[in-house]
Amino acid sequence: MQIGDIKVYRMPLLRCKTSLRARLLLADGVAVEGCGFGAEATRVGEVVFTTAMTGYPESLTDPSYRGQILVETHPMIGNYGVPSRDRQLHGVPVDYESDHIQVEGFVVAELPQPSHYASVMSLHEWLRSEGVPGIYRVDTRFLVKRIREYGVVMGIISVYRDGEEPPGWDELARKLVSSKSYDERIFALEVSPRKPIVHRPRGRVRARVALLDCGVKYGILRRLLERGIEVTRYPCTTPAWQLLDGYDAVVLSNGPGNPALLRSQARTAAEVATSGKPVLAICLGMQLLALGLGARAYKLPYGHRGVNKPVVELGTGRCMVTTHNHGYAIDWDSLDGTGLIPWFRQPDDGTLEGVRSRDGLVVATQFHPEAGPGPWDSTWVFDLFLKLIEETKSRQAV
Ligand SMILES: NC(=O)CC[C@H](N)C(=O)O
Repeated sequence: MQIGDIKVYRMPLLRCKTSLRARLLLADGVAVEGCGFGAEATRVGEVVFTTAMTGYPESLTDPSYRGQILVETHPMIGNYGVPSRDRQLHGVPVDYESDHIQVEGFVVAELPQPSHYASVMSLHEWLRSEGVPGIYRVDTRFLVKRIREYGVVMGIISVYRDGEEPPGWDELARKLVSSKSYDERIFALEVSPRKPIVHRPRGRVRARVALLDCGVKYGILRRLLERGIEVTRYPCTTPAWQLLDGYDAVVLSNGPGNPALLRSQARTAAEVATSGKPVLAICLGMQLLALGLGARAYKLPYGHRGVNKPVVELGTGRCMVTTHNHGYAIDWDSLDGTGLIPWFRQPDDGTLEGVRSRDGLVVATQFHPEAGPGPWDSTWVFDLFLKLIEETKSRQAV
């Protein structure tokens, strides 16, 4: 990686509410100065943006954002503070997608004073307690336009105390150049559990599933548990036979990073998909499934990240507004011979947003039917999954 000529952009009248300052340098040479919040730290990541207007606690804790510096297009972030982890459903936090902030850094235009009855701290305090740097009072519109035009880039963010010597742009550039690019790092193993974790629903258990956890969002657990599905989360390195042993069905989770680096996981996904048991695959899960069955993945220029993305169901023409968080996608033209057929399409850029097997037992979405954050238009995908499990079980009982 080479850094272009560094050009510094500053907002006029930069007055900060915190005693912190921050710098953000992109690999194309764009350098932005702003106010700092969160932790005094320096982190490298792929710079991406989300168009979600709310749901920052969920986005920040979504394991699929591991390795990325997140820019929010919505101009005010932090208004409702940080909710308590004690609000739970079936033992899983409602407003969090994992136990920790996963992003490398956070970029917002304005950081207002929080005001909400359920807030237990400010965004600044939360990021600080988790060692994550943030920058505000920067022109996020400019950054987003740049990413939309030239694609996602690697970047480095650094927060320092006002009055201290700022980290030099050349020093930041050196650190950035010497870091591995996002596409080459395996992040899924960092967010996957070390040993199995069982989540039991309150009330009657209607089904038991094994979940290959490459960085599952709690939202997926919540949607399964509230349908009476017991979930056992397995490390991302678990072989197929173990996922199939004694379970009614398998879930392949979302997760961070380049799917092409997860070859053994793709093989596992293909094995469970041809086992005759129902399979639900979400985002990275769908990519692994398709890759394992012989399809190809490619990188989108600037990804789909937001809670307002339409998808159209092929065949019915039904349109839903859904949550997306993906930087890679599966090539339509590579589905031949995989046994998978297209299921959903994104009408804005034509991306393949879902596939299923010919017999309908394997269902996979590139978008997030669990939302978290986002609209609930597509939570019926979980109802469909439960129906597939119950039909399969009653067929086997005959
Ligand atoms: N949310 C996800 O599972 C993301 C999948 C994959 N890491 C991508 O960016 O495309």
